[in-house]
Amino acid sequence: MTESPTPYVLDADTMTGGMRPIRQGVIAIGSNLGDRHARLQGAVSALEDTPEVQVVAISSVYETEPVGAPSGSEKFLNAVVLIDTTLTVHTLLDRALAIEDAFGRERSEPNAPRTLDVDVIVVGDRVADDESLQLPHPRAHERGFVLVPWLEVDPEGQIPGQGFVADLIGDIDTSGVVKREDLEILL
Ligand SMILES: Nc1ncnc2c1ncn2[C@@H]1O[C@H](COP(=O)(O)OP(=O)(O)OP(=O)(O)O)[C@@H](O)[C@H]1O
Ligand SMILES: Nc1nc2c(c(=O)[nH]1)N=C(CO)CN2
Repeated sequence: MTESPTPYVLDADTMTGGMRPIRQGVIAIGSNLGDRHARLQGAVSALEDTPEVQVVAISSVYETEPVGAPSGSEKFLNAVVLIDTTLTVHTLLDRALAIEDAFGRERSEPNAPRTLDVDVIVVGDRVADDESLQLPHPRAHERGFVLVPWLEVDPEGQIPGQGFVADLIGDIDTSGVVKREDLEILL
């Protein structure tokens, strides 16, 4: 009989000898400004280059109608990335924000056009609600631009407290979420 590896690593942050579990995370990326596809590709490459993050799956690229954005806003390209990570959720958020900054995002008004948006949707069953981080992402369950690409790469996906992605999709209008067969994000 073969022994499967224990999914724990030594906790290098605290040096306590504690162990942090490997958790599966879901990251949503979006862009509606400039070279949208190049920015999504750059975000995935930057995630993969992050120590303690391993990209497990990348969805197709979807072109999506802007949600909650001023009328006349450009369409977004969106995708979802599944990762395995041993990072703490706050360190993962810091990395997501650093990747946004690296691609020149300027924070102006809410829902302003963005070169790159990197949202942490879920990390295993972790729940957070503080000034910097809310987990699960509080609006993910009603966003077709998150749920449609997520279902593609993770048919069993679920949002703690909300339910299965496959069921949540049934409650929303996904007509504004269209797969771009001509585009692909590579690892
Ligand atoms: N799960 C999360 N993922 C990403 N950012 C989060 C999360 N929870 C809280 N935040 C906070 O939200 C801030 C980013 O807000 P931002 O301006 O990107 O919102 P948005 O992307 O326009 O809208 P939305 O939050 O609805 O996607 C970050 O500074 C971060 O601290
Ligand atoms: N289609 C689409 N709409 C949005 C998006 C997005 O990524 N795609 N992101 C938002 C804020 O995070 C607000 N609206």
